[in-house]
This record gives sequence, structure tokens and C-alpha cells, in this order.
Amino acid sequence: MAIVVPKVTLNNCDDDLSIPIVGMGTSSSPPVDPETIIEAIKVGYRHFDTASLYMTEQPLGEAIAEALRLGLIKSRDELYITSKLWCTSADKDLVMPAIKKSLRNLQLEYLDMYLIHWPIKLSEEAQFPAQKEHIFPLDIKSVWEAMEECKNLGLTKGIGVSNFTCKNLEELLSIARIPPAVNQVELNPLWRQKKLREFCKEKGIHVTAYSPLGSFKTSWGDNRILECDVLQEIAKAKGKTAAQISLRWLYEQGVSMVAKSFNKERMKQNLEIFDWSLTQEESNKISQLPQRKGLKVASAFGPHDWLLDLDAEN
Ligand SMILES: NC(=O)C1=CN([C@@H]2O[C@H](COP(=O)(O)OP(=O)(O)OC[C@H]3O[C@@H](n4cnc5c(N)ncnc54)[C@H](OP(=O)(O)O)[C@@H]3O)[C@@H](O)[C@H]2O)C=CC1
Ligand SMILES: O=C[C@H](O)[C@@H](O)[C@@H](O)[C@H](O)C(=O)O
Repeated sequence: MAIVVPKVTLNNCDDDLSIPIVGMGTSSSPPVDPETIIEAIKVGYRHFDTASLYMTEQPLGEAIAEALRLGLIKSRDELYITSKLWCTSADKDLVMPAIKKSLRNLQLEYLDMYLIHWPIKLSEEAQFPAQKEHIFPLDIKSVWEAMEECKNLGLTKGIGVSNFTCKNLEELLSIARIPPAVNQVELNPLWRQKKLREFCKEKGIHVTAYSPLGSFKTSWGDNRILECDVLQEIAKAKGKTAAQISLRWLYEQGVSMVAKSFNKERMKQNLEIFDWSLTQEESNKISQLPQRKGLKVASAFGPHDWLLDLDAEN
């Protein structure tokens, strides 16, 4: 039996769109294969997170088509699919072609959520880390107008952002006709983002946590969450795993999350967080863990002054 994942209704989206609290991340190298996504659908995942950067739109699209053929889902509407505008397309004239390409890759008529991946524009030639002359602040007004156009045309039910700071959001809110529904950011017990979460709550922007397990085994992630003494102690006392403690803590903070596991048991485990809770004391212990940012903008994109400032704003 597939696990039923609770949902939260989002603001400023079409059709009372609601987001399943736990989604499956698809950022991986090599890209995820369609069979793994099918397994995830069987387990109960209905929310999938992709991006044009990840090269996983295509396998995700194949898996969705196959899941419909197999009858694992009756209609595409049962799924919540997010994709993201990559920084090389963060230009008013490139947004529409970019979402159309994502939709073609996914074999879909519409996305549930389209996010600006970073508050950064890159030139076509940019390599990683990028040279100073290939990296620019986003022209948020014109890019957001193009995002609004995508929603108005029905290409996506909602629009939002990712990796935006409070300052980025303030600027966006001052010009938006359609306010962003979601801000997807790094968030976990070791990077709690209290200020940003409070700001988003006040403005009605839903927060989705990425790398909720510390992004173990990626180029920048580590095992500091999965091996954290405090999380392991709590896990042992409750007969759970440190991963589940991290995800449950996030759920109790009122956010949704996208966790990546391509292992069937761990996929299932990551959805089994809804029928138990943390005590106040356990929650307090987690809220005192030392903080560390995993994905630093300046390390990923280049050590330029304004990117260092973006890192410092959190
Ligand atoms: N907007 C953005 O800029 C970003 C968005 N993201 C999104 O967030 C998603 C998730 O973040 P990601 O950085 O991948 O990392 P996660 O924090 O989800 O960690 C993934 C790692 O944890 C392991 N894992 C998963 N579940 C368990 C478990 N129950 N017990 C032990 N180990 C476990 C996985 O291994 P295994 O597969 O073997 O289980 C994998 O190595 C991405 O896939 C992407 O969709 C990520 C980074 C940036
Ligand atoms: O160039 C930088 C990195 O690739 C970074 O952009 C990614 O980690 C990305 O945010 C993601 O969503 O996985």
C-alpha cells in the first residue's frame, strides 16, 4: 500500500494547489533512471523536484508516462512537479523558451511549480566556478514578469524562487503582481534559517527545505546530520533513524521538504514521519545544535564580492 503524504495549500497558485510535505529530490549524478521514480511512486511519492540543470526532467517525464500506463496513478493531476529556471536562462526573453523546454522534457502540459533556481544570472559560456565577467545579479523585475506570464498562460500552476534571501524577497515583493508561492532553500537541523522562515511566514511564502539530510555523498554535502550525536540519541530513544528525526523536525517547523533517496527502504523510511512526534525537550535540543551552511554560493559559483555578501545575508 502506498503511503499517503499530507499536503499544505499554497498561496497565489491556481486550483487551490497543495504541496505534498515530503517530495523526492532528483538531483543526482548520474541522473536518476525512470525505474527508480516508478518505485518512488509505488511507495507513495507524489511530489518530485527537478530542474533543467539536473538533466533529470527527461527520466522523470518517462517515469510519469509509464506510471500512467501502469495505472499507478490515474491522472497527471495526482502529482506535484517542480522544475527550475537555470541561471543561464534568467533573462526576460529566455524564461518562456526555458519553461517550454522543461515541459517538453517532462512530456507535460503544465508544471505545478516553476522556480527561479538562484538570484543569479550567468552568461551562456559560464563554467564552474564562474569568472567574474560571466556572473551577474538578476534583473528581478523583468525576469519575474516573464515568470508571471508563464503562470498566466497556464504553463505552471504556481511560481516561486529558490535560494532567495530576505533581501532578495523584499525586492521581489515590491514589484510582483503575483507574489512568489514558494522559496526553496537549504534547511535542516544544522542550518535552521530562523530569520528567513519567520520572514516567509509573515509574507505567506511557503518554505521548502532542500538537502534536508545534509546532502550526504554530493560534492558539497557531508554526513554531519546522519551521524549527529544528538539526532542519533533521539532516534535511538524513539526507535527511528537520524534521517527521520531530521525530517520530522522539519515537518514540525511547518515547512515541506525534498529528500533524495534512490534506495527503496530509505525512500519509504523518509515518508514514515507522520504518525509520531518529537517532545518539546527533543525539539529544544535540536534547536541548539551548532549551525553550518552546506551549499555556499561563493564556493559553488565563484568567490566574488557580491556572492560572498549573499552568503553573509543568511
Ligand atoms: N534549489 C536548490 O538549489 C537545490 C535543490 N536541491 C534539491 O533537494 C534534493 C535533496 O537534496 P540533496 O542535496 O540531494 O540531499 P539530501 O539531504 O536529500 O541527502 C541525500 C543523501 O542522503 C542519503 N539518504 C537519503 N535518505 C536516507 C536515510 N533515510 N538514511 C540514510 N541516508 C539517506 C541518500 O542516499 P541514498 O540515495 O543511497 O539513500 C543521499 O546520499 C535534491 O535532490 C534536489 O532536488 C538540492 C540542492 C540545491
Ligand atoms: O553551480 C552550483 C551548483 O551546481 C548548485 O547550483 C546546485 O547544487 C543546485 O543548486 C542544485 O539545485 O543542486
